[in-house]
Amino acid sequence: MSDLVLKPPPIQDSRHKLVLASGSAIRRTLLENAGLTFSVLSSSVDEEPLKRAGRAEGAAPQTVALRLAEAKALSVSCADAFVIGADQMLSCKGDWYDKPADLNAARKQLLSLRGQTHTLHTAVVVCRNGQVLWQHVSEPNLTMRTFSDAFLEAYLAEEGEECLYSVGAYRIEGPGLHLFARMEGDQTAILGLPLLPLLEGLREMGVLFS
Ligand SMILES: Nc1nc2c(ncn2[C@@H]2O[C@H](COP(=O)(O)OP(=O)(O)OP(=O)(O)O)[C@@H](O)[C@H]2O)c(=O)[nH]1
Repeated sequence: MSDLVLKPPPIQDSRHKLVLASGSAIRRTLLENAGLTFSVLSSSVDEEPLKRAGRAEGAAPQTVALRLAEAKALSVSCADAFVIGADQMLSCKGDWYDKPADLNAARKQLLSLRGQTHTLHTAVVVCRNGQVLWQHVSEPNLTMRTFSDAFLEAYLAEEGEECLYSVGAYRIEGPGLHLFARMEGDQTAILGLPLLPLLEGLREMGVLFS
């Protein structure tokens, strides 16, 4: 009599469709590595007007990040699906930073962050049928070394255009780690998707089993 091999229970309720409304490769990787089944539908939200409006009204960066994450999730139409939207803002001494346009902008940005502590305001929102069901913001603080100009040039030569896809002009899972003296906070939040809070939220919504 062959031993009956019982299929292990799933971690995700397959009756619910899960969508990631993001073009971010690392966000997709984080969900894949967590073993989730989902589809990717990039949002077409123009972030600039929302950022400008938030700045003009004196909103906090975390508030703007939440608005952007919500706008991205709501911009994707997929009936009954649980849609994840995320956004990350970087602030340092009251200044806000965006993904650098080119390597010169990356150099300038890193020189202004050198030796300073900056905050990544990382928001994630889950929407369904046009309603916000859940939201969260993580705000890790990262302190850069007072690296030399020569180091910075070596870093930019090594990292190249890869650093242009990240709000801080670095990838902590790559050469960007060498920029830092200290990091406080959840590593997945630094990467762009606060995973433990999101998984808990998906369990609360019944998308994942507890
Ligand atoms: N690989 C990597 N990406 C990072 C890191 N820190 C921040 N990022 C990325 O920086 C980007 C921040 O820009 P956002 O506007 O939030 O997102 P996006 O890349 O434009 O993608 P969308 O969700 O489609 O808007 C995200 O893709 C983050 O994943 C890091 O250390 N490593």
